[in-house]
Amino acid sequence: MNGIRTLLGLGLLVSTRSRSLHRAGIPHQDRVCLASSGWGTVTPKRSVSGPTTMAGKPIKYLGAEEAQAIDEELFTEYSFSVDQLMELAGLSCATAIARTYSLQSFTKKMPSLLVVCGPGNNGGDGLVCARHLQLYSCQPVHVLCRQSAFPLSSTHSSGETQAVRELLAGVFLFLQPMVIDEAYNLVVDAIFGFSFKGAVREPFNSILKILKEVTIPIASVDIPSGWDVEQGNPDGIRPDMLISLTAPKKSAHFFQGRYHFLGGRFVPRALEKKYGLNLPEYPGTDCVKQLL
Ligand SMILES: NC(=O)C1=CN([C@@H]2O[C@H](COP(=O)(O)OP(=O)(O)OC[C@H]3O[C@@H](n4cnc5c(N)ncnc54)[C@H](O)[C@@H]3O)[C@@H](O)[C@H]2O)[C@@H](O)CC1
Ligand SMILES: [K+]
Repeated sequence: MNGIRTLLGLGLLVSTRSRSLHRAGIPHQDRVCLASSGWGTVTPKRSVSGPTTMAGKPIKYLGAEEAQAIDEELFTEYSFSVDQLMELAGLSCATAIARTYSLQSFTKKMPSLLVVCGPGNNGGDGLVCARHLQLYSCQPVHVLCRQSAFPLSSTHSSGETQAVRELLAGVFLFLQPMVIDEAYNLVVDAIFGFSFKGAVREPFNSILKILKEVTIPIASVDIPSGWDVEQGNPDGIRPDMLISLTAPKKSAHFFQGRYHFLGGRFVPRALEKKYGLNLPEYPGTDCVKQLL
């Protein structure tokens, strides 16, 4: 009962933002139609040896420094803009999620998905992902990000996007795990990616504690937030899905969820060769490749 009351509270908060949603061009009335869920308990399984390419070579799992070096090179040597890469990364995440969790089978009609975005580019990927999920008819998508600390948010969630942007600390901390379980079908974790370091600072520490307790599936963008990029985090969140971007990071060896995808099909062949990435072939024109 308390959960429902709190949810109604959230609904109120959301509706107070309807003007900004209108400005973003998103119809307020859209809702998701649902049937059955099909999500069960996550079966723990550790990938002992990583996936291989068609030629049998192991796909390279990147350390933090190497991930950052590739990132840098994409911008400098290959002149990508952050927007370009983010758009492709976010599209990959939305595609993997929509393919895996048949959106029309969601059992909770409203709200539908919760996308939690952090202060860096991982959060930007989350915003783009939210926009594409909406274009895939998954509505409403609630996006929680710290608006003031995230200048990219207006760019990546504007236009045809509806992003219910609330102050992360203010709203999320008010949500209890049970309320999230009751209200949403899936959480997209886009809080931290490969630049995360050290002990988690507030408000993110409290947010991750809440996410650790939710029982609905979590889909993590690039790296499960709060995990060390290389060592993982045995006490951290346990996502059901991981969408590695560009190439998996070393922490993906500790992923025990059901679905592992590779996305971000933008790595030039020469760069792939230089870093010995051994990326798998993407099927046809797909922007994602399922690894697990
Ligand atoms: N190939 C690439 O390089 C691409 C990277 N992209 C995304 O960019 C991400 C990396 O983005 P960024 O470098 O902006 O970094 P992140 O998004 O990983 O996070 C950096 C932010 O987290 C904060 N932070 C770090 N450690 C913290 C801690 N312990 N407690 C609290 N806050 C902490 C930092 O102050 C900074 O604001 C990737 O994981 C991926 O999602 C994609 O957008 C596209 C392609
Ligand atoms: K993440």
